[in-house]
Amino acid sequence: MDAIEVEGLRRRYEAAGGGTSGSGFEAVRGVSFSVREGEIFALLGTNGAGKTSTVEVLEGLARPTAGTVRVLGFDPFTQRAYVRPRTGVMLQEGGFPSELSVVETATMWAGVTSEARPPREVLELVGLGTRCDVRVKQLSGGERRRLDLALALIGRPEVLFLDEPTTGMDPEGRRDMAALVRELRAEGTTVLLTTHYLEEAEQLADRLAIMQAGRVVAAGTTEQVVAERPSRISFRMPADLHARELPLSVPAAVDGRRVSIRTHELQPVLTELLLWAREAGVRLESLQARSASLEEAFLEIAQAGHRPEDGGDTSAHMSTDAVTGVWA
Ligand SMILES: Nc1ncnc2c1ncn2[C@@H]1O[C@H](COP(=O)(O)OP(=O)(O)OP(=O)(O)O)[C@@H](O)[C@H]1O
Repeated sequence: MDAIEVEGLRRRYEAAGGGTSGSGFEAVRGVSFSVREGEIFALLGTNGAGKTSTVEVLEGLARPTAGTVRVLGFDPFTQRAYVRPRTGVMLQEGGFPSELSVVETATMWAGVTSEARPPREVLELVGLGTRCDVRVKQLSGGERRRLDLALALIGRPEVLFLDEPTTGMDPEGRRDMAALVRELRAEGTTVLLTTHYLEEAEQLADRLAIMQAGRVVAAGTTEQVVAERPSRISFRMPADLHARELPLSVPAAVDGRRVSIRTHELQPVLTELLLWAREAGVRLESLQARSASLEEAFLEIAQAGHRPEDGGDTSAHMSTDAVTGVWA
C-alpha cells in the first residue's frame, strides 16, 4: 500500500451564493498520483495550478468533488479520526496567537496532540531553540515557517504535508529545511511538499508531479520528467556563413548569428554537427550542448498552457518540440 493514493481527484469551488451544480470553478480536474511510504514527493505548478486545492483534500480539510483519496489507507475526510493523528500539516498560512511566546505556542499545540514530542525538543529540531521565549509576533517570516514546521512535527507524523515550506526563508533556512526533510525521510516519514523552488524539488524529491490548470501534466523522477524535454545545442555562426549551409537534418532556429537546436537525440545530432563543422572548416563559437533542466521543463509546460480537450492525458503535454527546419 502506498502512503498516499490519489485517483481521479476533482475539486470544484461553488460560485458565491451556491448556484446550480456545475457552476463555480473546477480547480482540480482529474488528478491521479501516488506517494510511496518513506518517499519525498514534490507537487509543482504555476500559481493557481491547483496544488493547495489538492493538498487540502489530502489533509482532510476538504471533501473531493469526485475521485478517491487515501492517506495511510484511509479517507482523510470521512475517516479523519484515523488519519489526523498520524499526519503533520504545515499550511501556507499558520496563523498563531501572536501574543504567545514560541515555547508557549508549541506547548499549547503539544497539549492537544497525542504522544507529542517535548516542545523544546521540537523547537531545537527546527532551529528555534534559542528563540523559545520570543513572542510569535516578533518572529521573522522565515522563523514563523520554522514554527509552523515545529507544530507539524510535534505528533511524530508518519505522513507530513508541507505547503510551500520555504517561502520567506533565507538560503540558510532553506538549506536547514532540506536537511531536516531528508532526516525525516531517513526515519521513514513520507513527505509531500509543494514548492516554487525548482532547484529545491530537484535536490529533495524522489519523485514529483507538475500541475497545470488543475491537471498533472508531467510526473516521475526528475530524470524522467526532464528526459521528455529536448536537449539544447547552441552556438554562434561565423559571419560569412548562411543558415541554409547548416546540415539540413538538424532542426535549428536562427536569430542573427545565434543558432539554437532542440533535439531529443543530443549525441547523434551533436556528432553530425561537429563532423559537418570539421568537414566545412567552420568554427562554432560559444558552442554549448546540454540536457534540459527541471526549470526548463517546468517553464516549457507553463508556456505551453493548458488544452482542455486533452482530458488530462499527461503525455499530450510532454512534447512541445516546436522548431523544425532551418529558419533564416
Ligand atoms: N475558495 C476558493 N474559491 C474559489 N476559487 C478558489 C478558491 N481557492 C482557490 N481557488 C482557485 O482555484 C485555483 C487553484 O488554486 P490553488 O490555491 O489550489 O493553486 P496553487 O497551485 O496552490 O497556487 P499557488 O502556487 O499560488 O499557491 C485558482 O485559480 C484559485 O483562484
